[in-house]
Amino acid sequence: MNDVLTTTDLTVRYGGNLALDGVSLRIGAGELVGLIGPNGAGKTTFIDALTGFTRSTGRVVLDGTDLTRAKPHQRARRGLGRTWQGAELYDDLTVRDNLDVGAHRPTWSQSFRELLTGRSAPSPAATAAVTLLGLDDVLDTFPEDLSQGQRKTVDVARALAAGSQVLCLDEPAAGLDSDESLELGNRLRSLVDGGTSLLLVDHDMGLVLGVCDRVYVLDLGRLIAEGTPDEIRRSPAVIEAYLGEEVPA
Ligand SMILES: Nc1ncnc2c1ncn2[C@@H]1O[C@H](COP(=O)(O)OP(=O)(O)OP(=O)(O)O)[C@@H](O)[C@H]1O
Repeated sequence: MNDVLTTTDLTVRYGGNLALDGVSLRIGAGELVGLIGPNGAGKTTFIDALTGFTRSTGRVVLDGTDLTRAKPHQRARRGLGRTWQGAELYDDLTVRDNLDVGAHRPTWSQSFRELLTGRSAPSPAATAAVTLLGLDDVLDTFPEDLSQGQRKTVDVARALAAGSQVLCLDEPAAGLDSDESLELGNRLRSLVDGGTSLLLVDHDMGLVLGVCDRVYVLDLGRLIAEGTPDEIRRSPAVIEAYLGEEVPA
């Protein structure tokens, strides 16, 4: 499988705290990769460094382009997207308008047409995200009328609508019950089957070990393991640092 994203020795220091210590990771095209670890292990810091929201050393390459020095908006435009822990939707906007906010970079001619008609055409990426994530029926619904699982799915779609090739998801299953989490996992699988590459950070081990192709494990800023979900379930280092006991398949 071709790598679409690689990091080499990604390192972040917050004062004297080495929050991320030389993390080298790769994501293949159309691959769902998990990143897990105890609280404070550096998972969000890794996403922040990867997407340019915190200062780091090391190297980030997306689809052959070195983004190490790129600003966050430049990385996003190149196709490196993210969601935020605990992000909220815009409550006064329909799902369609929430997606538009994430997506919209119209051309001049589109802008002119929108001014005349008062309507915006959805981007191809937004249309694809809606279909793959099964949101067609709720496009005109307001967030308060959605289930918690649907709201999380819209948040993922909003990030995808910007045209992400690789999307980093920071705890998308937080606050979901096990059925909703399972449903979200199925949606994420549809996305990768459609060609998007995903990095999934979550504490829901059932979700991460159930849907990911490969999983990396962070502890105290360092990678301590990488492997298939089965290998991670059985890894003594991971059991000691994080899982406590083997997670049943
Ligand atoms: N903006 C910041 N300034 C200073 N220290 C920070 C900052 N953000 C994170 N840290 C520290 O960096 C380390 C890694 O934190 P991070 O939030 O990345 O961990 P995490 O694995 O995402 O944790 P959690 O599972 O609780 O979300 C922690 O020691 C944390 O206190």
